Amino acid sequence: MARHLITSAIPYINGIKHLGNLVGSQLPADLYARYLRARGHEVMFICATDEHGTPAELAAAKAGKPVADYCAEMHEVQARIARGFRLSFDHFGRSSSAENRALTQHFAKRLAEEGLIREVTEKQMYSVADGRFLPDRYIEGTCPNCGYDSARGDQCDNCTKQLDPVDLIEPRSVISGSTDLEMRETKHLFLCQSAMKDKLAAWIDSKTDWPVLTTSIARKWLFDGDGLQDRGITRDLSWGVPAQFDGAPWAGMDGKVFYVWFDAPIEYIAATQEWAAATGGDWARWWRTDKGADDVTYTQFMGKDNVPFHTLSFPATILGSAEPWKLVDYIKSFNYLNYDGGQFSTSRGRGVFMDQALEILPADYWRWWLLSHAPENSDAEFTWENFQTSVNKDLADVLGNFVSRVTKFCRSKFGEALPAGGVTGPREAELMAELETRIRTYEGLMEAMEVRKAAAELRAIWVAGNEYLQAAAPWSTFKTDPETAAAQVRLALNLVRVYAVLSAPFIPDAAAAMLAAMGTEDRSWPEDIGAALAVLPEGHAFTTPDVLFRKIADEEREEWQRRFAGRRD
Ligand SMILES: Nc1ncnc2c1ncn2[C@@H]1O[C@H](COP(=O)(O)OP(=O)(O)OP(=O)(O)O)[C@@H](O)[C@H]1O
Ligand SMILES: [Zn+2]
Repeated sequence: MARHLITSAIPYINGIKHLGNLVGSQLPADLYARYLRARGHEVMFICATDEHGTPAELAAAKAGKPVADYCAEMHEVQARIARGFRLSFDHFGRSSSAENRALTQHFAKRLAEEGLIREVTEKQMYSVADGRFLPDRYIEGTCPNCGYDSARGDQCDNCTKQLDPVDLIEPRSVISGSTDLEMRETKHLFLCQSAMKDKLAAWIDSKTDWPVLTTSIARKWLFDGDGLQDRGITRDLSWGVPAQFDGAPWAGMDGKVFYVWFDAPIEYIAATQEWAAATGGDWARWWRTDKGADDVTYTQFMGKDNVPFHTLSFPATILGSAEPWKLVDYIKSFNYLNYDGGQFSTSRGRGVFMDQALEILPADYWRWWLLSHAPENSDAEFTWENFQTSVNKDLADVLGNFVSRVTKFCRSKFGEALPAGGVTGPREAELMAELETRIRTYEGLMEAMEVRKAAAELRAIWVAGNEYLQAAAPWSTFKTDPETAAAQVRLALNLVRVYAVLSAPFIPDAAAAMLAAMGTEDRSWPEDIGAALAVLPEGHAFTTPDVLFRKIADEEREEWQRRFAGRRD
């Protein structure tokens, strides 16, 4: 048994997440956590909401609520939807927690003591009418590149060009609409990432088994242009972790907070402390290598846009602190899932969002499609046709059909208990040999986090059962040789249990329904297929389950296609 720490990129608080966010971080992390638990490992699976920063303030203002109230409400909404998708976090924390505030301030202090923080005076846009600086998205204006009239201070949503507030034509305050803006001097703390460049580069070089997507993004930031740059870690905002040193205001940093990208990854640790506070557990044995975390394997999951912060900025914080914190061992990153010919977008309300998805179909349908089409080696695209085909073929025609055929046949000829008598022959030996090989392949792919390939192998395992049933045809055998038919059915019913165990990381609800139907709570992993297919003995009672997966009809698919074509309000 090994110990595994798993974190998913923490979803931003300003709205309900879309299916792209889900498959790019939380869902594959959950798959991995569930698989490792099923194999008997000790797992700590952490996620949280990312609550600080400008977009949270803006969203709260739009909703007419104080930002702290808004975040508390949205956290509950996201937690509820996460439960709906069966995301099995050990703790779903909040980056605005007291734990994260203390830990973020602690890291800043340690970095300063190590000489890795410097003060920089820079010019920033100040709104006279609002009496405050306007960072990032608080400024809008016309894009100098494409002429779009609502480009934000950090980026143009229309042409995607990265911008500086000073680039905007006719800039205005998002808060008041005022154009009475001027450049004023302001001071900020910078993390000296450039001083750590060689150390970080050597560390990345040592990670030869990481996905190329992860290491290539890290190297781009390390070496492109002038190389890794120092980064501002404070902002002129009120909503965030106050820039304090040892509980007192940081000299010259009155009224400033740490930048959201500084405190967000620290929340992985803080959320584990939140878990410990709630459960009485020991967080340090997961995070402090001097307190037992040296045997922990730590894996992070995230979309590609989060990679620079996890390969460089956060490790700079950890390494720079010169304290024995656990560093990440493996970073699994994802490309983007697109929606029907364009991008998923929270700000533009484009695509299918997690709450809407659960309104129309159970979690397992989405989990299966998303994971079996995860954007691993390139971007992937969600289309309704593909979703319909995949659900109907894989889940209904293959897995659902297998379970339905064998249980219904047994009920009609032998009753709802595993029939006695008969022996299996070469056909069954062949099936077992194929399953043995495929299950070992499946394990290897799950351990390597090859999500799409693992899904394909699992499907092949289901197909093998179906093909066996088709060829053995116990319904025909029964007419001349009921004993042999009984042995075949016994094996197939045991295979339903094995399928439940193998499939649970992908489709936990269906797996639970299959185990319930088989009247067993035995979730033991099929280490040896012969033994696994004899777990349920002769005479063991089962129930014939309701339809495990229903098919999606063309009319439904068309209706959803229309319903989700526009913009979410
Ligand atoms: N289309 C996508 N496909 C896959 N992963 C994505 C996609 N968009 C965002 N992600 C990932 O989802 C996770 C959560 O993202 P976050 O809540 O910060 O939203 P975001 O990146 O601002 O996305 P958006 O701008 O669409 O709201 C991150 O790991 C991010 O990289
Ligand atoms: Zn533009």
